[in-house]
Amino acid sequence: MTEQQPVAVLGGGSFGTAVANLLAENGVPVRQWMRDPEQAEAMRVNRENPRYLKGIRLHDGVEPVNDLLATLQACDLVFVALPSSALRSVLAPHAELLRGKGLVSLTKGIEAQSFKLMSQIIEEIAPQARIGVLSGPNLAREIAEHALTATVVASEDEQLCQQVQAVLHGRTFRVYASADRFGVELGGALKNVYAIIAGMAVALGMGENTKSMLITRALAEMTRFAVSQGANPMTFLGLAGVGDLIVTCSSPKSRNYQVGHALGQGLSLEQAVNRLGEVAEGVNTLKVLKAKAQEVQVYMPLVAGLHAILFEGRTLNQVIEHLMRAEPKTDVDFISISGFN
Ligand SMILES: NC(=O)c1ccc[n+]([C@@H]2O[C@H](COP(=O)([O-])OP(=O)(O)OC[C@H]3O[C@@H](n4cnc5c(N)ncnc54)[C@H](O)[C@@H]3O)[C@@H](O)[C@H]2O)c1
Ligand SMILES: O=P(O)(O)OC[C@H](O)CO
Repeated sequence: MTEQQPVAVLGGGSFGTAVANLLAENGVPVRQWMRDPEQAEAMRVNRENPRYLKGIRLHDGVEPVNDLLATLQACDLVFVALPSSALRSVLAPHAELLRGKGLVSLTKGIEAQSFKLMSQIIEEIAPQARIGVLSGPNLAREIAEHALTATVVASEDEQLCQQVQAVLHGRTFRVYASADRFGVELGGALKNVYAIIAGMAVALGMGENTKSMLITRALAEMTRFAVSQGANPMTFLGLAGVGDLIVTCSSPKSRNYQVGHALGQGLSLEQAVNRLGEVAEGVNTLKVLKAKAQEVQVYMPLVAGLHAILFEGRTLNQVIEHLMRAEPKTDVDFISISGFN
């Protein structure tokens, strides 16, 4: 019998570890690459990732490694679970080696200078690679604890979608396919900003009406922006759009929500981010999204309001007053676009 080829997961954080375990539970040998040799050695010996996923046993089929070159040489399918700030610098030196490989980004962020999504960066680095993204309502800890979960793999490459479904689909993890890579990836990046606002609202004791208004208006706002960038609005009605928005805006397990909650308790942004000690992509996304919305003239009052509080010295009360008293609008944008208002 021939030995099964290993699959790579890049990233030693909570999501990389949760996905590595899922793959291994399906009988797939996994090389989980992380930059810190000490972390890799400790995980190899102790079978746990105590900093990022405490209390979850690392499956025997996961081999924590720290040699990236050897990992990429050994694996044709690679899941990338790095912070958005690190993805380019980790992959770029190995561009030649990525030719023809299946590269699936799990990272939900936007590059600051270029406004590129992670799969667009991968495409720039390795145009000959087969590229996809995985996104949806996917809190790492819940996946690791086998809560019933669904996600979306999106790629123009149907075979890649099927390959990802084959290795990840399981008893507790259901993988839907989509051809809209851009929409799926954009949804995952944008929702992080609204999770910060939702966490803040909860810390401030706001009611259920407020939370519902926030989530619904966030969906309208992110869809409006996505359409301006050429995305399909229907994708935002799926798991990677409204699905991910709901979980991230409702769960104290979300790191973006936690940052917002800490801000609502009166911590500064720096204090909130330091206390978290993990990646909260929404903070950087907020900055680049505010600038982009201004550049392309898309109305994003929630993004502008949070930006005003965090970076322009406005008080929360000033922003709330401004948002609530703003010019009345129609409910669903696409109704007015069709001329029914
Ligand atoms: N955790 C989740 O629930 C979840 C779910 C879906 C998607 N994601 C996305 O996955 C991505 C990774 O998040 P995470 O939750 O695993 O983060 P995390 O905070 O748990 O861990 C980040 C990991 O990246 C490593 N890292 C940081 N800089 C690096 C660099 N320059 N080179 C190599 N490694 C580096 C850290 O050492 C750490 O191991 C994010 O974009 C996040 O939005 C996370
Ligand atoms: O913990 P967060 O806020 O990065 O969110 C995790 C996932 O993106 C939820 O789907």
